[in-house]
Amino acid sequence: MSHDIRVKICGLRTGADVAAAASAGSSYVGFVFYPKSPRNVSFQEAAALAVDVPMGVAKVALVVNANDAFLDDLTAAVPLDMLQLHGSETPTRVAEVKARYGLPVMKAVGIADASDLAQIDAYAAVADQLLIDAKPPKNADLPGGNGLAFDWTLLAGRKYWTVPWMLAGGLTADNVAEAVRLTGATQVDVSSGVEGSVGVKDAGLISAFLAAAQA
Ligand SMILES: O=C(O)c1ccccc1NCC(=O)[C@H](O)[C@H](O)COP(=O)(O)O
Repeated sequence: MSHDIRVKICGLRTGADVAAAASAGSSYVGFVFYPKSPRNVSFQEAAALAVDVPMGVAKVALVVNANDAFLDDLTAAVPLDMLQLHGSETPTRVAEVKARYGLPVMKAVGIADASDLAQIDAYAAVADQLLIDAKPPKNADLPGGNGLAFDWTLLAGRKYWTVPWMLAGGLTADNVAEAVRLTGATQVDVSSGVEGSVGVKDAGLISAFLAAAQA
């Protein structure tokens, strides 16, 4: 039986990445605007990539603690369908960004243990979507995209928030079906798990991930 799981492939950097994600059936493609990331793209690169994203596939810009000047330039340069806030933005900042840019906002929330779940309701009150991701280790260079999973059973019985949400963190073609089964997620996000080497997407892995997520 096939399930209607919506998939976001994050950290695309080339036209081939966009084509692979779109042809495999992704619902969202993510572009990372964070210079320290191996997946970082410039505004110009993202604008060129956006041209080839088919209608119906949402273009998501991932930013980390971005200020208004950065977001002003980003939203002027790149046609976007959603902003993903992946830093330590407060609920107040999420609401400000949503009001200023008129784009749907997805807030990433990092989970390591049960105590991290408490913050989710405050973000659900202001964001359009939530990305429930693994909390990065303290010494991590990146606030996301680390290929780490969290204990999915923490979400069992807690799957209904007031806004749509995506599961992320260490997902691969081998584990995504189990992650969906345990959490009840209807949307999933992946970056490292569809890469052949760090920052380099693999079309075969993207296709396998979509097939496994929707199987
Ligand atoms: O992917 C990055 O390089 C990145 C950099 C800075 C902040 C967030 C980043 N990625 C976040 C994502 O949306 C990832 O898809 C999500 O954390 C899951 O990543 P992975 O565990 O590698 O699948």
